Amino acid sequence: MRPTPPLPTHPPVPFAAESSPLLETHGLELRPGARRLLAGLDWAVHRGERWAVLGPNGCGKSTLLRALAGLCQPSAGSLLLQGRPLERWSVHELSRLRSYTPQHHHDVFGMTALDVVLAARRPYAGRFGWLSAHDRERALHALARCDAAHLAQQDVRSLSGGERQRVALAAALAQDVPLLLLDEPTAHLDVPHQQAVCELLKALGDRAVVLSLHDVNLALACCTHALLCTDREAPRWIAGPIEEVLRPDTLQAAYGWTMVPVDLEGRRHYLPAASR
Ligand SMILES: Nc1ncnc2c1ncn2[C@@H]1O[C@H](COP(=O)(O)OP(=O)(O)OP(=O)(O)O)[C@@H](O)[C@H]1O
Repeated sequence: MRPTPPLPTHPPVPFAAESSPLLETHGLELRPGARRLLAGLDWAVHRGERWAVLGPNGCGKSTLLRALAGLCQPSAGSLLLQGRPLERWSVHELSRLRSYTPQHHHDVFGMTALDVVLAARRPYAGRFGWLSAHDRERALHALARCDAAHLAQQDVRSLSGGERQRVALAAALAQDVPLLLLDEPTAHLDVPHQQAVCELLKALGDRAVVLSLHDVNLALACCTHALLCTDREAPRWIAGPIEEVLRPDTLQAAYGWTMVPVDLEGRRHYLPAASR
């Protein structure tokens, strides 16, 4: 990806005090089906923090992201965005506070990549629902930041998995919100694009990001904090600064596999051992 500098951000509605959490959970419980995925989670996300959500398949990472986006009802506890319960924000207000990028994209209509990113500018549309030249400029800029400017006029249904993922990330950037929720944003990306996304997220300044990942090393490279599921059945989650949460013992507990720490170029990495 080209290092395209960010544009100044649009003021979200309304501003919270800088020190108060952007997002809070109190005693959060998620039980979308028969199994309880999460229980009693007290957690806070502040501006400028990048949280990696990690854990084994089926532990509830995507369900948690959907709940944080207001798209899945908790079975107990509360979720606050800028100090107000999530359910008390209108859909329109929420669209100026948080973006949500799902893991899979099901494109039904023949839209260009630019149309998809422009749709993320809808929350800022004028009186008659019209988007302005400024919105178009922001959308094109976001596509450029995600190395997708050359895809602007292409039908999204014809994009490769990695290209579609970069267009989705561009839409999240164009939405210009203080909180980005990204479900496995690097799953389809090659190594250079994974690294570029990592740098892009680190350049988001005082916005907060919550992203689910499977790659522990990518999480260590781009996140400040981690929320790790260490027991899928109990269920148990631990949260905190990333180097404190991602340790050989917690990774072993989470994945049931030995992860060997390796220090390289001044940074901690983990390699899976040959056997459990
Ligand atoms: N609406 C639902 N009804 C029943 N079960 C559900 C529902 N939504 C999620 N689940 C179950 O909850 C569990 C967690 O699913 P989720 O997609 O959140 O996991 P994940 O941690 O993101 O997994 P992966 O790493 O495989 O992407 C799974 O066992 C899933 O089958």
